[in-house]
Amino acid sequence: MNTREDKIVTSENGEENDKESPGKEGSICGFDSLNQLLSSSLKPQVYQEVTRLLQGLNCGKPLESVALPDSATTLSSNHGFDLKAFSFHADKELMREPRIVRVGLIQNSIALPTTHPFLDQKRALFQKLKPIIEAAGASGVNILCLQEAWTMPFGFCTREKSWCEFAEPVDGESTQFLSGLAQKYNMVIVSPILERDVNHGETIWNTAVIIGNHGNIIGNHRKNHIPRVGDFNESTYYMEGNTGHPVFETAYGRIAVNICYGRHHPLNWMGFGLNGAEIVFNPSATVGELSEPMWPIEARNAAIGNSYFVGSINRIGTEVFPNPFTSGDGKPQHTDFGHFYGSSYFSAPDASCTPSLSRHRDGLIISDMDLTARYDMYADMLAHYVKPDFAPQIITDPLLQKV
Ligand SMILES: NC(=O)NCCC(=O)O
Repeated sequence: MNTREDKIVTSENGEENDKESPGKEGSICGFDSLNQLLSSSLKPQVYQEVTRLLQGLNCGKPLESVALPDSATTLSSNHGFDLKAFSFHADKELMREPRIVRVGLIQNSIALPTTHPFLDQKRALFQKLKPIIEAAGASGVNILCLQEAWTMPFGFCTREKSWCEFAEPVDGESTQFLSGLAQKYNMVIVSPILERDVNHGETIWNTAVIIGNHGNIIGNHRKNHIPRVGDFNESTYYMEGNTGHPVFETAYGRIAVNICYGRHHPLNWMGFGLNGAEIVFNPSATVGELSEPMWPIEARNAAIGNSYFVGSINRIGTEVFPNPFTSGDGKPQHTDFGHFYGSSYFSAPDASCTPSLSRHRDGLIISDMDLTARYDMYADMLAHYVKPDFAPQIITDPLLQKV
């Protein structure tokens, strides 16, 4: 029988590749991303028009790239991860100074095959992430977000109990690891983990821990919407979160976390907006077959509709599990989830967005953004809507004849 190790080789940078097509697992027609496919395939003028339509314009111009310090680019070439940086501009206001914040998102594959001892897998992820986080620090990133359940493979497709071993208390090993880096780089870090609530019967949650720039824990948010679709059998492990739509006031701005599946729910996005979020992160784990056509739309729509910035992150790679599983959907048993397609990117309220990171390579994407004010009229509207005496606000044409 073929084992996972027979099929997968690990390259120098820890990325796992199929022996049959080294380096290209998860590419799109041999290109790293849709953006790269288009830029390589179209004449420059045509490409410019296509990106104007696909990515929008920021203050009437294509989004600008930002140069990063050598210390960051050296880390990226030595450790084999992509590094991209952009700047969203805003029209200058006469009465207020700009509030420019530098934000980073990290996408990555797992570091060791899922068959390795769990502690080794977790520690290898710490080692893999360290230089990427250091590159963010060296680039002056103020707020950094990691991917959903970043300390582990996304084993929730299997419905096996063993993956719960990766769960940690909010102040556990991963928070301690990141807390040192947050302090060192004066950087807020959003760390989505599998949480073990030790005070409540060791209940498991899908949680984002918000670590302040002094290494302190500001708070945590538990995933609001849990998928029950295809192989996403997450409710075997944890249920809908009980933390609402918290917004965390940090040294650099007000942030919130809409974990993965919550991105399909417009009111969920709105909840974070009504509480005053200026940046909402969407750390995710999703596969091409299920969601790729929606990926470039939902976060961008949320940014436009709620007047905040969105940072979308998806993990990369195909994670193969030791025991075949089924998901009650009639499909034959299998051992993997499909391909996690990365493609992390930022969206801005003015409808512009960055190009995405690769579909198959580890990466750090950075963007500068100017945080702007928001409005609160929908809070009143929603409060009114849920009252029993609510009557819809419909103004009828008096000339309409109703029988
Ligand atoms: N992790 C997670 O919630 N995945 C659900 C799949 C999707 O939302 O595309």
